[in-house]
Amino acid sequence: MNDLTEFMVLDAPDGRVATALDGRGGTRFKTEILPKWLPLQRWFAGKDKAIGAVAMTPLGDLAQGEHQLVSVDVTVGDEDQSYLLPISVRWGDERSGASKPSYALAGIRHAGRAGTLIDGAFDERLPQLLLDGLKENRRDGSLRFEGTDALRRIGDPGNPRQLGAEQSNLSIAFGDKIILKLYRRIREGEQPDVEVAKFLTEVAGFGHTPRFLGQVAHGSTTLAAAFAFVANQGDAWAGIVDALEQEARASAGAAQSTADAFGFPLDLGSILGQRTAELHKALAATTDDPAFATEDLTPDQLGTWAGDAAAEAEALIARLEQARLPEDAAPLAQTLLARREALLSRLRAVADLAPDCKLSRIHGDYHLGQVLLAQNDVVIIDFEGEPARTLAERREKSSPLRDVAGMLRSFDYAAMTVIARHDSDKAGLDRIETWRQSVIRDFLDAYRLHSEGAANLPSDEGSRETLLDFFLLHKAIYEAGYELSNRPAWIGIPLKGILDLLEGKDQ
Ligand SMILES: Nc1ncnc2c1ncn2[C@@H]1O[C@H](COP(=O)(O)OP(=O)(O)O)[C@@H](O)[C@H]1O
Ligand SMILES: O=P(O)(O)O[C@H]1O[C@H](CO)[C@@H](O[C@H]2O[C@H](CO)[C@@H](O)[C@H](O)[C@H]2O)[C@H](O)[C@H]1O
Repeated sequence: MNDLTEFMVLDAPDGRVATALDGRGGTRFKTEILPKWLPLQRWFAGKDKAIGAVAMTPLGDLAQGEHQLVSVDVTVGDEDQSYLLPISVRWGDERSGASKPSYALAGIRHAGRAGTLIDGAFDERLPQLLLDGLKENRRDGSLRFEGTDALRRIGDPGNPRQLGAEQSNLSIAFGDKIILKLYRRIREGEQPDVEVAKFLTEVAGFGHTPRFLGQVAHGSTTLAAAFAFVANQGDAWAGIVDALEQEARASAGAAQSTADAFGFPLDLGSILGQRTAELHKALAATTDDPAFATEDLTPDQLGTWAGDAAAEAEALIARLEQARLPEDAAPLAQTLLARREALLSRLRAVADLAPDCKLSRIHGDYHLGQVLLAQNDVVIIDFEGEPARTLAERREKSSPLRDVAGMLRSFDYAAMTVIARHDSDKAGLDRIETWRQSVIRDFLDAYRLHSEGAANLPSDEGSRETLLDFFLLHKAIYEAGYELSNRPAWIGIPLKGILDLLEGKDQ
């Protein structure tokens, strides 16, 4: 795609993106450009599978056709996936030397002018257009802009800037006031990120998540949403990995690991445990809204959880049997394949439990990257749920212990990532392991204390532990599938996690 010779130039009879992508030009764009461009994108979930047919559904035009929002509908393996692709035109040639920027999709020609069609994520005008639409509650063709009064009260929030590229979605900050999030993977139906943020901030009064400010929708599909910006020192994943690396370096060469206490953010276990418990209590708040009203945990539900987790484990095993894995991960996969039956029977055992508790909405994809460090506190973001699941699955009531499991797995990921990056000596490794154990202990102690009496958690300790154990295994299985599809180099972390859990190593 960086080769100048492949730079296709499309004719646009009236200068609009939509007409450049009509007819023969659009066919070539779909068949020759997108199949090569999509797998290069961080957010494309299917890098391990063959791309079949690619279609484009126009969602709406903005600014007299200078931008078009398109749904790219692609068959990936045996699955149909849709992605939001804003396409913008920039008049003037973007090419320099023998290459072009990775966001340049094709050339465009109109009335003697040359321009470039780019991934609108990199266009500096598009965010402002979307924000203006929200403020004015505009309707633009089939695009619906729904802004809240809180958004309109903000006035001029400042200039837009794109936040880090290593994300599933596209997030744009306006000054220190607003975050606009464009959902890359789009699915028809209520977007849990919007629904949960609204419930928490407008109904349950949970103060540790950003306020919902509005959404851009097409039919029942949310394309983008706005939230209050939270001043932060970065997400907890980045903060912890950096701090752990410093710990590993400082311990290197020491005769033994130091017993010093950990400073912020490494000591965040207690505050994160507390905020997580408060979040779960807020999600169990009494309400008439059927999307949030709690439900009983029934034996049938336990059977469904056990069956689903076992089916996912079998699917993972089948993929591992076929996959070419990195050198460090291949022996782990072999061990796991040999322990297949132990894994399946551990998962199926959850069907025999009889905990007395309710189910509620949960975060659904809870990990350190979903937590912003704000002063010495934390703010919880991103209620989209696990990206590989359908919206209906993500909106199901479940057990908050799934979130607890997600966070514990994340502590393990952080420790393993630092160990893998550094040739830590014994003292360094001990220090990281000390951190892993202490953060888990602090998190669980604070969670227990602050979730006292929560209707959506089992009251007896034994059921809590067995359920948590099950969710830890299920999460690690999900992660292994996620890594195979998105970051095969990381697969060793969840594989080791599954094996450790089977061995009974605490997490
Ligand atoms: N309300 C917010 N205030 C400040 N920064 C935010 C906010 N929401 C998200 N961010 C920034 O955007 C990043 C990605 O947000 P997130 O909702 O997790 O998107 P994704 O689903 O792409 O991971 C976060 O790690 C954070 O840096
Ligand atoms: O943040 P997303 O909603 O896109 O979540 C997906 O991607 C995450 C990785 O970016 C993935 O999280 C896994 O890796 C994290 C480290 O990068 C680690 O902290 C998490 O514990 C681990 O699950 C997440 O599973 C996936 O749904």
